[in-house]
This record gives sequence, structure tokens and C-alpha cells, in this order.
Amino acid sequence: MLVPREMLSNFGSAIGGLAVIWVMLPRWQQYLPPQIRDLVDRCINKLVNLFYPYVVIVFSEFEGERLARSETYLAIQSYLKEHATLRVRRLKAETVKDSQSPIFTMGDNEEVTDTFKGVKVWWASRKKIPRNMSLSLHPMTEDRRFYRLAFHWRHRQLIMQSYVKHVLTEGKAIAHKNRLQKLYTNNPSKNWSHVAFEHPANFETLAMDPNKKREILNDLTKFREGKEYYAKIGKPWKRGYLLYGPPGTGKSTMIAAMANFLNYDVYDLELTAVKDNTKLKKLLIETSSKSIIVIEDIDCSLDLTGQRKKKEKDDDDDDQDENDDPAKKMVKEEKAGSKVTLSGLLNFIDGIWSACGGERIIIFTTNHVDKLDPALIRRGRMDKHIEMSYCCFEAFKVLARNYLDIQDHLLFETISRLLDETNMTPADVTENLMPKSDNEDAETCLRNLIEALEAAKKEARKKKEKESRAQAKEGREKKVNGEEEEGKESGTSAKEVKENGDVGGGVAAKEVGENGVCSCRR
Ligand SMILES: Nc1ncnc2c1ncn2[C@@H]1O[C@H](COP(=O)(O)OP(=O)(O)OP(=O)(O)O)[C@@H](O)[C@H]1O
Ligand SMILES: [Mg+2]
Repeated sequence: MLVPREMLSNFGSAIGGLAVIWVMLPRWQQYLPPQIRDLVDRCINKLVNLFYPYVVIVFSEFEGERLARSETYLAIQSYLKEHATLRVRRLKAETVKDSQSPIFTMGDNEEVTDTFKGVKVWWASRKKIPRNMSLSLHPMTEDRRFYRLAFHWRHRQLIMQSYVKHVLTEGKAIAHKNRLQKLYTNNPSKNWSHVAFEHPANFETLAMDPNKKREILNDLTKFREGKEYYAKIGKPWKRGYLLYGPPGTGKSTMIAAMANFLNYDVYDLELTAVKDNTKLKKLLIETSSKSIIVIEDIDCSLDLTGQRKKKEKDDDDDDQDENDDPAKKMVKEEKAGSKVTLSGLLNFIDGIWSACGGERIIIFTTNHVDKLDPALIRRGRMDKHIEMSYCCFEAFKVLARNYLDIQDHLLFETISRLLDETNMTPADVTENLMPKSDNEDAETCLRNLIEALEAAKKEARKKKEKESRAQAKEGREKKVNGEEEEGKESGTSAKEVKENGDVGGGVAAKEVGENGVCSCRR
């Protein structure tokens, strides 16, 4: 009930006015004995408390010397937007930075009530117009807006210790939910620049084994809600994921789905554009909480694999290609310009980064997990290793539902058998499931997929046969070479023996010499 409180408020103000008069007139007071003065003081206090038993807290929109917009005010605004705006008649539409759409907040001088653990509180949105209407460089700060929270003094403890904290936590969560997600990228000239992150991937549309998917979702949920848990076990609130698997199995799609699920920003870290370890530290320190830091194709990014020698050799082999391919040349030049090292990255993940902020996920992706230095991906750094593999039947069913709106079909059995017999990435499966023209219905798409699977199976069989022929040929050549070697060795000894024979006995030397020639021929 707002009215009685307002009436009380007015009456209380009158009593307060009397109290002020009393305090402001020290000349009267000096003629009274101190005991009487104390008594009058106490009575006036009691009277004020009796008629105005409310405590009022004011939260201003701008604070500090530089009049920055108060985060507390913004959190309260978000909280009230969610909990109270439906009950007020006058609303204000505001465009807030990083928010997806204008937000509707309580209009000036509106009031609403809220209840917390059975206790009622009163919120009012107020505006103070300065008397001096002089021109200002900061016109928006001229109108001093504030929220006024009133509650009975009996609940002072509960409101100040729990309710305000609850409003701020919930308000921040609401603001975070409504904000625009961002995708940050780094480049050599500027640390991070960002665009809106608008990837449509989600776990519903991600094709993979449902049990594995559930496990990942549980892991992410546990992480997101794990603030207290991480504090309890004394571990920084961070988690590393390694996604590995052949190209086109959904590693990048999985990252986008994770970001959408958690509503986190994404920092796509391009290591080849980072000059050295110092710059790397600076970049990572600048990341905000509630974010995913991604290093894609970590095995290709830099010399992080600990296989420098081999890489150098590969690079030499690539020299010829680079002459033809300017893109390859550019990558090589970028790598040559970057001095980020494996130890730099590891030190950072384990060291200083652990100390700054929380709620960050780091993800590495690779096509060649076996090439990575074990130090880089050991548990504790990369806590969870997720294999993204070729399309299984369960994953296909998700794709069929997404692309063709079908849950079941007569051709599913054939597809299931073919998927068991051959490897096809989800990317290739999706390509076949997409209708190429308006005339293609679901069945045509499934038949296209069957055709592609059969072709892939044939191709794989041919490749296998070719490989086994090559292996057999190699084996035969080895055998022949081995025999020749053996023969040579026997021949040499024959010669030696022959030489010896010339010294010692001619018949024996001839016999052995003949044997040697035979063994070679054989
Ligand atoms: N598991 C999947 N679920 C749904 N769609 C997928 C999946 N895997 C691949 N796709 C489709 O294939 C396309 C390519 O997949 P994506 O870029 O995620 O593969 P990747 O594993 O990151 O490949 P690379 O190793 O080459 O980076 C995606 O845009 C998506 O349409
Ligand atoms: Mg990728």
C-alpha cells in the first residue's frame, strides 16, 4: 500500500520539520537545563520514528568525480525492468550500450513495491532537476536521476545485508542475458576489435552422440554455476577444452554452440598475429570474464608442437608451393614474425592468467591431436578432451531432423549400415542433405546421401586395395633386397675364402664361391 506510507511520509516530514526547528534554534535550547534538552531530543526522535518508521536508501545514476554511470544503478534498473515494469503505467524506452534492444524502465516519479522473504519494500524512480540551468558539456548528467528504496527500519538488517545484494546479483545477471554477445578478434595493430556474435549454432542442432552431448552440457552447466565450488577447492574459475578430430566434424560449430549456451563472448585468438609472449599476456589479460578464448588449429598456429625439426623440414618442402601460393607465403611470413613460444603460452595459462578474473574458458582445436606436445594438453591445462568424430547414425538423425524435418524414413536403415561401413564427416552429410533445388524432397536428399556414401565406400575400398598393393610391393622389394644383401655378404665371404683358398686349398674355395653365386641368384 503506497498511500498510507506516503501519508505517513508527509506526517513524518511535518514532525521532522519540527525536529529541525528544534535543532536550529540553539538560542532557546541554551536556557534549558541539559537533562531537559536530552529528554526533548529523545522524544522528538521517538516521535519521528513513530510516524515515519522508514529507512530510505538513494542510488544515484552517476557517481564519482567523473560522473561515471553507476553500475549499481544499472543493475537496479535491470532488476526493476524485469520485476516491476509490468506494474507501472509510465515507462521509459532507453537504448543501453551492448543491449540487444531498447529497454523499458520505470518512468520518472513512478513507484512500485517488491517483496523479499515476506518483507515489503518500496522503490521509486526520481529525478532531481538542478536549479542552475546553465549550459553544460555533459547535458545528460544534468538531470540527476536516482532510485529511492524505502523499507521499515525493523527490516534494516535483512534489506541491507541480503536484499540489496540479491537485487544487484539478479540485476547483473538479467543485464548479461540481454546484452549483445560479442566476437573479438586480434590483429597486430589493435589488440582486440569486436563485432556482434550472431552464430546460430546450438546444442539442439549439433550432430553428435547424445550421451556425449549430455556429458558436455552437464560439464558446462557445472562450470557456469561453479563459482563457490572453485573457490572452495582453491582453483581458479577457469576450464580448458581440447576439441580434436578431422576437418568438418563440427569443432568450430561446437564452440559457437558453447558460447550461445553459456551466453559468453568469444575471443578468437590468432596466434600468428601476436608478436611475442609479452603481447600475448597483454591480450589475454584484456579478456573479460564470461568469455571463451579460442585458439583454432593450435598445431598449425605456431611452433607449439615441440616438433620444430620436422616442421622446418616440412617448411622446406613447402617452399616450392609458396612460390605458387601467395596465401601460404603470407602465413609463413606471419609465423616468422611471431615469437610466441609454447612455454610462453603454458606459463600464461598456468601463471598470471589464473590470477586475473574468473569465469573464462579456453579452447584449443586441432586436426592432429597426436602432433601436440603432451605438456600443452595435459589435464589441468586442457581439462576436458572432446573428440569430434565422423558422422554416426545418431548424429545423422539430428541432421535429418534439422535439414529435412524428418524423424524416421524407410531409407534410414540403409544409411545406418553405410555410416557404419564408411567414414563421412557431418559437414559432408549436411551437404548431401541440403536440397539443391525446389524439386528435391526429403527422399531425394536421402538417396543423394546414400549415393555419396556408396561412392565414399568404393573410394575407401579402392584406396585400401591400392595401399595393400603398395605394401605388398614394398614387402617383395624388401625381401629381394634382403636376399641380395645376404647374397652379397655370402659372396664376400666366398671371395675371402677363395682368397684364403688360394693360399690354403683350391677346391674348398671353389665350392664356397659357387655357393655364394647361387645364394645371390636365389
Ligand atoms: N557435428 C556437426 N553438427 C552439425 N553440423 C555440423 C557438424 N559438423 C560439421 N557441421 C557442418 O559443417 C560445417 C563445417 O563444420 P565446422 O567448421 O564446425 O568443422 P571443423 O571441425 O571446425 O573443421 P576444421 O577442422 O576444418 O576447422 C558447419 O558449418 C556445419 O554446417
Ligand atoms: Mg574449425
